[in-house]
Amino acid sequence: MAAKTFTRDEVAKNNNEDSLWIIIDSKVYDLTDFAAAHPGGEHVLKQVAGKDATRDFYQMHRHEVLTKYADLVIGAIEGEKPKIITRQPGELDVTPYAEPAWLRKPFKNPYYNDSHFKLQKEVRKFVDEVVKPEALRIEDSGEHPTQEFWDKLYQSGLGPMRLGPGKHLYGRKLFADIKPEEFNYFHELVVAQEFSLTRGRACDDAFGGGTIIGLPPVLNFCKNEALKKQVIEEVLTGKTRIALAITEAFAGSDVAGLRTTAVKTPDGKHYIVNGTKKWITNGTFSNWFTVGVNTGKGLSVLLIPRGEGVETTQIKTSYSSAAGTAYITFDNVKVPVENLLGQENKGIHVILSNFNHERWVMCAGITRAQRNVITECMKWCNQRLVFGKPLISQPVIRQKIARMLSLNEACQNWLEHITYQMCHMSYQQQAIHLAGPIGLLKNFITRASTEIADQSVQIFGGRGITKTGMGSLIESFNRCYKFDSILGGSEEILADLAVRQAFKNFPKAML
Ligand code: HEM
Repeated sequence: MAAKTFTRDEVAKNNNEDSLWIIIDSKVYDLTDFAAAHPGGEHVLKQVAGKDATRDFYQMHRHEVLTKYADLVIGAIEGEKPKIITRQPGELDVTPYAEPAWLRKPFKNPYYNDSHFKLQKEVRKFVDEVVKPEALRIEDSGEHPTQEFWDKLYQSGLGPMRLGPGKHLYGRKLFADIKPEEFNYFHELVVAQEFSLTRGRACDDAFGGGTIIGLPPVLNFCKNEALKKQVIEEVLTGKTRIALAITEAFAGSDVAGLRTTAVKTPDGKHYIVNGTKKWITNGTFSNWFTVGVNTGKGLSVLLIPRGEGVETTQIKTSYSSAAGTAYITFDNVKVPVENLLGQENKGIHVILSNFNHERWVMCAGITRAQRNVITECMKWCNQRLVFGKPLISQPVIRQKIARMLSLNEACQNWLEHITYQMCHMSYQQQAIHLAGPIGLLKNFITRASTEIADQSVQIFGGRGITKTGMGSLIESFNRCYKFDSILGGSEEILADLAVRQAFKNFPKAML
């Protein structure tokens, strides 16, 4: 709270470049020294010197600009209170539809209980206070998260929860005091969706995307207990990182076509691995790689540590280098046979069993990111004046908002329905019954993203294609939404998988 108070007449006297004050939402800002450095220029500030510039300010800036420049505040207007709501860390966003229905009053829900509500509240605070500042730091710089960040993530107990329910949680103190045995896929959904509220897709991946997909094969298929223990302990305490390395320049969604080879040495003790991997999330900063290889009679999966013969280089993609997307070369890498995950030549089961969960995690993140984009649009339409009226007064804009909201509500509701099925099926049953439905879901969600990305940029205009300022989230979403249409199985592959699976079970009696 600003200590000093002024009358509006007093502020009005500071109306020139020697003393340039303005009022924004009842607070008084002294911009005399700042004016020359103002990214929007000195001239615009002089035009509002001594005046209330609240409306002008919110036409041009995101609210967080005021938080960043809080030291320009010299006081407040006597007897006036701020009208603009500043969301505090951990708080829900009160914009209509900004939160999924289960968090909106007075809606009821059949899926989430008190522990989910408690978890959501505390993760939101952690994301606001710890994750978002790190996201802001790394998104533009392209740097990787610091070790200090990893320590905070894992010491809080949140890190292992990002991998979902399972034995890896037992014996650990989890975030928000959630008991490992009560942790279900809805808890994981909460964590995944809250993490996707960071600045963009790249940051969400940077904060452990590789671990979410790279560690489960070790958890589920590593027969070497000592190695398994070592990797799990290292990764789940934030000391090292792991990446899933399946795709190649030669084979994307077509995993059967992998060309990286693993040939056994004559003494049968090692594999010699040669080949390349492409688009490997977190690859540039991972210490371990869960790698799909061709072992002659089929696919196998090997756990390979970073070491001699393993080289990673950054691939420059549409999103930030913070995610560490790598091109990897394996050059005569000697890997002990004990590092085989699952059975030799039957690695396709390891890879496929991982896919359902990976795709579901992606669905969770994208759906929440879509809602974030729609909220930005709604806020913008409310504050932006066009032809002297708020943008939302235009019927064509309301049609766009309605379409985006309907798509996103459908995505969230379908996602929760699938999550409920996951809670009531074994991993094995999920593999049999949910591969098709999750494929359809991901296909639907990414098609919805395509439309939401398109509409949002139409609403924001030039700001939607500008990296800084009001439309920065829209620009980032438009740059990155395609990742989800391709990663983890392209839209076309997933639609095809779903329909092929459905027809596999077509009852003969119906012919
Ligand atoms: C506390 C007062 C202010 C601060 C700290 C501030 C800060 C900034 C910053 C950081 C930007 C870069 C874009 C962004 O990150 O959003 C910017 C742009 C701009 N500002 Fe300000 N500003 C202030 C007040 C104002 C006022 C009162 C006006 C208009 C009367 C104004 C007009 C502009 C314009 C026209 C731009 C360029 C926008 C664009 O490129 O779309 N600013 N300002």
